[in-house]
Amino acid sequence: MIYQFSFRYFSQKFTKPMITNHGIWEIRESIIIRLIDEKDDVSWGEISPISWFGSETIKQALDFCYQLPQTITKEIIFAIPDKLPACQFAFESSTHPGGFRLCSSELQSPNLTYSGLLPAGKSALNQWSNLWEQGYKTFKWKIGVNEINQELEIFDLLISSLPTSAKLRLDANGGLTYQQAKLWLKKCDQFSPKIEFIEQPLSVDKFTEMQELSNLYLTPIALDESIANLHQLESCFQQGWRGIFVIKPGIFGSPSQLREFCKQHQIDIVFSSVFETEIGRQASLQLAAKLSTNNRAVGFGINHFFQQQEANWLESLWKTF
Ligand SMILES: O=C(O)CCC(=O)c1ccccc1C(=O)O
Ligand SMILES: [Mg+2]
Repeated sequence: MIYQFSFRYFSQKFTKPMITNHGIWEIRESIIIRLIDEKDDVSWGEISPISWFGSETIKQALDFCYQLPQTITKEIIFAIPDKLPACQFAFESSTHPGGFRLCSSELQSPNLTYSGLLPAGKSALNQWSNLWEQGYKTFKWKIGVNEINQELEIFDLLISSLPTSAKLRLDANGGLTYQQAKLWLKKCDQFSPKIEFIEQPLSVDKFTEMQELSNLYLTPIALDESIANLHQLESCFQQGWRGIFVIKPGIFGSPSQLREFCKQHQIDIVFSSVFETEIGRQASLQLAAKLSTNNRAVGFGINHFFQQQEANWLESLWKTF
C-alpha cells in the first residue's frame, strides 16, 4: 500500500493551565497527519508528544515529518525508530482499519467508564460536582504540586465531600519523597478502598522504593512516567512490577507492539490521555476498549481542559499552509 502523506502543526490553549509536579503547561502542541491510499481513502493520525514524560519533542516530530517523502509505505511506517514513540503511534494508528473518520457519528468505546481529571490544588473542591453531574464516578487529583500539609488538608475536605460511591485516584507525577509517599499511603489506607491508587509517587529512578511501598500499604501504586514507552514497560515488568500500569497510547509507541505485549502478559492497565484531539483520542480509546483489564476507568475525562473544537476544524486546518 502506498499513501500520499501530508501534515499540519496544530496547537490548543488549555482553558486552565495544567499544573503538575513537572510545572505549568499552557499550550498543547500537536501534529495532525493525513494519509490518502490508492483507493482515495483518507485516514488521519495525531502526533502529540510529551517530552517531559520521555517522548520526543514537538520539534523532533516536526523534523521527522519534514524529511519524509510525500509518498510513503507501510515499510517506512514500521521502521520509525523507537526514539519517536508519538510518531510511531500516529502513523501506525492512521493505517489501522476503523481509525478516525471525518464524518463518523458512531462514537465507539462501548464498555468504557471514564475518570474525570480534577485541577490541582483547592479548585478540585468546587470542580468535582460538575464532573459528577456529567456522570463521572472516578476522579483523579494531582498531588506533589503544593506544600504537603496543605494538600493533605484539601484531601480531607475532598474525601469528606465526595459521594460514598465515588472513587479517587491521586497522581504525584513523581513528586514525592519516600517519607512523603509513606505519609500519603498511610492516609489513603484509612479510606481504603475509596482511593483506587496513587500514581507515580516517586521519580522514575526510584523503582525499588516503589516496589517496597507497594508491599507496605493496602492502597495500590500505579506506574506512569516509569512506563512511558514499551522499553520501560518491559523493563519494569521484568523487574517484577505486578501493580497497576498507566498507559498513554499517544506517547507509548507502536500500538501493535503494545497489543502483542498485552496478549503475552496479563497486566492491570489504566489507559490515559495525553490531551490529544479527537483523532488521537479515538485511536487510543479503540486500544483501551480491546486491552483494558479489571474494569478500570480510562483517564480520558479531560475535555473540560479545552474549548470545544469547531465541527470543521480539520478541513480548515488543511486549508492553511
Ligand atoms: O490519566 C488521566 O486521568 C488524565 C491524563 C493525565 O493525568 C495526564 C495527561 C497528560 C500528561 C500527564 C498526565 C499524567 O497522568 O500525569
Ligand atoms: Mg500520571
